[in-house]
Amino acid sequence: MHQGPGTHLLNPKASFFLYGKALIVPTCSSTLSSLDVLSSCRRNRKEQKGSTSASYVRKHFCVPVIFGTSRSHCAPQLKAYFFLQVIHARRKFGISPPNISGPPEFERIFRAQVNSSEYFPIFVALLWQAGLFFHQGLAAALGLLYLYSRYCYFMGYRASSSDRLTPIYFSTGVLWVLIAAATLGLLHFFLSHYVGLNVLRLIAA
Ligand SMILES: CC/C=C\C/C=C\C[C@@H]1O[C@H]1/C=C/C=C/C=C\C/C=C\CCC(=O)O
Ligand SMILES: N[C@@H](CCC(=O)N[C@@H](CS)C(=O)NCC(=O)O)C(=O)O
Repeated sequence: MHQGPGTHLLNPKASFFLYGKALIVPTCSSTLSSLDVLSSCRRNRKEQKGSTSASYVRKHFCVPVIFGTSRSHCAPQLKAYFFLQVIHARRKFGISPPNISGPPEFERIFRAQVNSSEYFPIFVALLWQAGLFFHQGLAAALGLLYLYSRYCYFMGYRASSSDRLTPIYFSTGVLWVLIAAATLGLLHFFLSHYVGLNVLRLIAA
């Protein structure tokens, strides 16, 4: 059995069930999904052979429960906050759809929300890939950093066009790290599975 990042993927079906939950449940409440993850923990623990319950829980569930629920729940809440801000700005400046132009104060808020939405699917897909194929703790930490920088981007852009630049540079950096982690994880998974080549060990050597 391979050790290191991606080890948990040796049973892809099980790992999708385990980690996929952290992304599939974002619309449910935090409490419900945490309970859900914990109860599936109990169910799956019984099905696992050859691992003690304590090490199994530590390995497979602590990080998803602590980081996974927070990372998947912050994202839709942040998106909801952004579009509520646009609704508020439309009312404030009297700009009804389908109009999208108006005073710069309105246009900046509108663009901050649209720009964030453009990147959101890329971000979620990369977060999922990096968490599943590379390292879930690292992916969760990067996910939280990304959400924080997107919040700073929105607030900066709302204030002035130039105030968006530092956070967009930062969030772009985080996205590139996620891209690298996802690509490495995918390479490692497929090459070790089908060719028997351990890319991560090769890089580390
Ligand atoms: C799958 C690939 C997806 C994403 C790749 C990652 C990032 C792509 C970059 O996010 C884009 C970031 C662009 C950042 C631009 C920052 C500043 C532009 C410079 C000056 C603008 C001057 C001005 O506003 O007047
Ligand atoms: N849709 C974006 C794609 C590129 C991008 O994300 N640009 C960053 C840095 S210039 C941005 O803040 N764009 C402002 C915006 O989308 O309103 C654009 O039109 O600019």
